Amino acid sequence: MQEVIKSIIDDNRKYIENGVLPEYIPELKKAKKDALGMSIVTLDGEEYHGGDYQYKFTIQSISKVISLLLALEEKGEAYVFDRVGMEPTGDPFNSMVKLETVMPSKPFNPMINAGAIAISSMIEGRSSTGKVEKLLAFFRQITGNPALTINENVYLSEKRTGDRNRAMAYFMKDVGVIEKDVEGSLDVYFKQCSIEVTTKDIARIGAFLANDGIDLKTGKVLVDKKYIKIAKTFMFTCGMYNASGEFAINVGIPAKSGVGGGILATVPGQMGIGILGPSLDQKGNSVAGVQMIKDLSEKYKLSVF
Ligand SMILES: NC(=O)CC[C@H](N)C(=O)O
Repeated sequence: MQEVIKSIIDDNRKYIENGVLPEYIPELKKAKKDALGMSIVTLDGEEYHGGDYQYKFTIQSISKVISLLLALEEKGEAYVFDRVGMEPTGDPFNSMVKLETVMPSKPFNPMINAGAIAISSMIEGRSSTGKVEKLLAFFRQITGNPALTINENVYLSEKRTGDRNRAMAYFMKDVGVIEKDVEGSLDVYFKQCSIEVTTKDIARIGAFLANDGIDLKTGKVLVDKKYIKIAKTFMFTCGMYNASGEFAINVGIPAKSGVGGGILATVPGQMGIGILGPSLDQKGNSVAGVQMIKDLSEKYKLSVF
């Protein structure tokens, strides 16, 4: 497996030049554009790593999967899906157009920015700091990594430049999707996106999802299986933004990407996969990362179809 990871990384390095680092969050432009890493964690606890698997990057949109699980645990399905839909948009992840033009006025799904901000507003707690602490503790539990922290510079950079997210959040307050404290909800969202991880942490999240919410090490149920099923389905239908359909055909497993260059993927009952490649395609997915996971899926016949 180690050898396979190494050759997949080498074979796909050429794609890096087809992409760019994201411009709209200035701090992300400091990433190492040619970093490439991959980790695999199998359900029998084996871990395999290659390339820049120790390189730290911010989790970004991949965090939306975890915040959704926490909101579902705390509020239940009825509350959550009263306010956020279940359908892919076919639009870019930061698009706001359907928020107003399609009735009822609610974000289409929890994997686009609007939906994820609404989900972050549902996390229970007296202050946004308390909510972030709880989310971070949840991330640490799922990854088994107590050292996970927030990259303050990325957080501040997002907060400073996140006017589109801010606009959507205020709109959602107006239509009742967000009930209170817009700025606090945005802060939770910006901070969860700024959690720093490695491909190893991401692969562990993938393994946890593949294992239906049961902690690999302790055997403890951390999240109800029915919520894991919902999260994996959203990853499948909406996780790769407006490239989710193409990804489903070419790769065929639930995945979620982030503009930090990460991709989380999960092979139900088998393994979790974490990928890093900060150079992004036009839709915001890791340009080499998508090819790497395609190769892995073809080699081991991972597609669920
Ligand atoms: N696609 C992403 O990873 C987007 C997350 C980023 N924090 C944003 O709000 O735009």
